[in-house]
Amino acid sequence: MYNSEPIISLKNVGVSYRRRAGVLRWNKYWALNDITFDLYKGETLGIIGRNGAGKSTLLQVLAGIISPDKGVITHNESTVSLLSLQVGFLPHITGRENAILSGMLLGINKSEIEKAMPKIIEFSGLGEFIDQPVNSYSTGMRARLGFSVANQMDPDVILVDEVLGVGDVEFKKKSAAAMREKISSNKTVVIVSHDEKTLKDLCDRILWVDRKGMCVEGGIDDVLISYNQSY
Ligand SMILES: Nc1ncnc2c1ncn2[C@@H]1O[C@H](COP(=O)(O)OP(=O)(O)OP(=O)(O)O)[C@@H](O)[C@H]1O
Repeated sequence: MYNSEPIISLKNVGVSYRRRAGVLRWNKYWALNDITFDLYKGETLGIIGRNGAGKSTLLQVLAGIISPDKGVITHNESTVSLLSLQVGFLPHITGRENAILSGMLLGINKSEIEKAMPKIIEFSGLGEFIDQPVNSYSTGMRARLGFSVANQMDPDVILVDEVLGVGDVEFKKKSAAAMREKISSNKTVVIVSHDEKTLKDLCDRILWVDRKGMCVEGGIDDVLISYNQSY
């Protein structure tokens, strides 16, 4: 797998946010610092890190939602489509409209998405909530919609942000089964999770993102041992 060209490469990527430091004073806060790694076609990469380590920020960089403030991200295939789950939805429009928008951002035309809509609604279990604005959804409902769109739209790279940990038991089972199917069909998947079992079950390797800007990449067992020892 790693003999092939990376599908996405990050080199010394950093992202900063503006933070209030007093009256009319702002600081730069580096949420990600010096992240370097390659994502290869067909692999399943797990991302771990403590709360606030920058995992969601990293997914947003991979999704193209935010641009790095330093370093370089290269998408080596022009056809790469990324769909992140809990990020990217517009809160004031409905689930249905967001599903259409997400699909269109992936380059799929509106009528095709509308054709897939019954399956999206069925998989998500949202029922009539699909026509309510997303800002009325719980985190779990948003994740279910995101997962269902990703599942139908079939982007080349799927970003999964803790979605396997949300929802009821039935949805967890359904989404885990769908993920396994994608992984075995050679999709490129990036999973953020705090759950070691999920990572061990699904991933080929793990990237540990640390608040200090450290970023360790390697085999699942090795990285998880170092991660646990760091506590
Ligand atoms: N829009 C923003 N403005 C300012 N600071 C932000 C913003 N988004 C995130 N941050 C800060 O950047 C840091 C990284 O946040 P991020 O959400 O990427 O971490 P995370 O690893 O996904 O956390 P968690 O595991 O808690 O979900 C945090 O300290 C957070 O407070």
